[in-house]
Amino acid sequence: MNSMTFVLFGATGDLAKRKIYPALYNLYLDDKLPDSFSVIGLGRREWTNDIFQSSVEQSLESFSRRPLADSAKMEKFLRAFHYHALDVGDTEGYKQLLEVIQQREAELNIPENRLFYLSVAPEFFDIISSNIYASGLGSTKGWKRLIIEKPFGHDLQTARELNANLSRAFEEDEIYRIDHYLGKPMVQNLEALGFANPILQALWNNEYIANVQITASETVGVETRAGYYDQAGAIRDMFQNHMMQMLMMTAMQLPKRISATDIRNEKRKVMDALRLLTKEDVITEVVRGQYTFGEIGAKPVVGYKDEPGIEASSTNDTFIAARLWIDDEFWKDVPFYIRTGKRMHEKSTKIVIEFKNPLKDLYAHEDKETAPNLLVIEVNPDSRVSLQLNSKNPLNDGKLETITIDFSANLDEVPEAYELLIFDALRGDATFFAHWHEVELSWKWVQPVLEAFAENIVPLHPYNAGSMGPEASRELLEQDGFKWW
Ligand SMILES: NC(=O)C1=CN([C@@H]2O[C@H](COP(=O)(O)OP(=O)(O)OC[C@H]3O[C@@H](n4cnc5c(N)ncnc54)[C@H](OP(=O)(O)O)[C@@H]3O)[C@@H](O)[C@H]2O)C=CC1
Ligand SMILES: O=C1O[C@H](COP(=O)(O)O)[C@@H](O)[C@H](O)[C@H]1O
Repeated sequence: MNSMTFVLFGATGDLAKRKIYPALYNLYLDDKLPDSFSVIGLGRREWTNDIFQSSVEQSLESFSRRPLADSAKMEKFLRAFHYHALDVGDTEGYKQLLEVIQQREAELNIPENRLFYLSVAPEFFDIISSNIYASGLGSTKGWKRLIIEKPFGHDLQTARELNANLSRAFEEDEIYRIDHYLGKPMVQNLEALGFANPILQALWNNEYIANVQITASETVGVETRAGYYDQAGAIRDMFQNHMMQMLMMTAMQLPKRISATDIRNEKRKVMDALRLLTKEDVITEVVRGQYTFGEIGAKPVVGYKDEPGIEASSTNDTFIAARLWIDDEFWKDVPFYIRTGKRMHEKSTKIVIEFKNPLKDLYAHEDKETAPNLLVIEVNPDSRVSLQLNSKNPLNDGKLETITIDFSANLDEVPEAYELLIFDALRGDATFFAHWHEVELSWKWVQPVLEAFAENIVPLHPYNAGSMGPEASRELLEQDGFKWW
């Protein structure tokens, strides 16, 4: 891997401490960082290098899942971290930053390979990329890359504006849009599951699949993010990005080659074929919900409107369920049901493929229907793949029962999403980053939903904290003769 400089905007912030430093540290322990590796941390705080390095060390003590290395090894890691105070609006400051980076590049005798990581609030994305361009920071003799956090825009138009601005400073293949769900090992495994198993590949279409269900339920509420979440809602916070990416990864077809370009092309085809809604369709195809008081793990919790920082009049969505259709030859007539929400019964992200069941009445004479075969891919918190089949139980008078074949490996020790994604960005592999086409097409599907919510033409269904969402979500599937698994 090429030697390089990792320029981190937001180096004093929460994401850097909780995710980025532990990820870099684990890569270091696994010898996956380049030999000459330099981190320039940026923030407004007037920190020295020593303060910065202690803060990185503290974050490892708090958040690394690996034991800390001996002091010599740790010291070598921390020596790579240098701090520079910079207000992102200070145009002159970027010129000084360029000098700092050039000086480090000269000291370490490394090429001008620069990775800019924007771990700051989204309102700064534009100004930082413009200043990188204007100051000459981006005119390197090596490569340059930009890692950008979510949210990518607030709606279709703002996403397009942001992209146009970023494109002035960076080419599309230099932009790495993080969607941490794409870094989850089980989401990455979807590619291998479908492609490396001829059995599954043969069944991966509308001849055999009755419906696909993608769920991301959370037990947490709005937490301390009222200001952000009340503007975003479940639709922007989870649906437009993470849920849509899981849809693409599940529905894409086998490319001729496994490369970033080919996989992203296949994902784009899914999005091109996704049936768009009108605002009126949203009334029948989308369920909007907001949690009220209830119990999570036998503890009472307040409703959304009573959360600190939330107005009693808020109509924000904390739950969304939707029925989507992909109008191509593979998925025609197969509904994709997607739901996500806060303060639900359990923390669980999973993808369930329900197979058609033409034999369901075969055992009718025994007064029994066979259950459908299900392929369940558990993404979070467990990493597991299982297949539900029907089988006679000799210990129970040969009665037909469902059995589950669990063919997952123990994935407890697998790297975290940020580790995998940062490693990919360092070596220039964009496979598991969101391409602009995917982001734009996803906003296109979401846009009429945002408008229907804003105009309040869709009911806002209350649901008790600790439940699996409003009754209307169950009814959405019942209309088609299905149920959530
Ligand atoms: N935290 C998380 O778990 C997640 C965060 N994200 C995204 O990551 C990004 C960062 O989030 P998070 O770390 O939580 O935010 P924080 O508020 O914790 O940190 C913000 C960072 O931005 C810096 N900053 C703020 N204003 C300026 C300025 N004018 N000039 C220079 N630096 C500035 C702060 O440094 P200083 O105060 O020293 O100026 C700080 O380092 C956001 O886009 C967020 O949406 C995405 C997923 C999860
Ligand atoms: O991006 C986000 O994701 C988390 C859920 O992530 P997970 O890895 O714990 O499943 C969500 O809580 C948060 O609101 C959202 O911004």
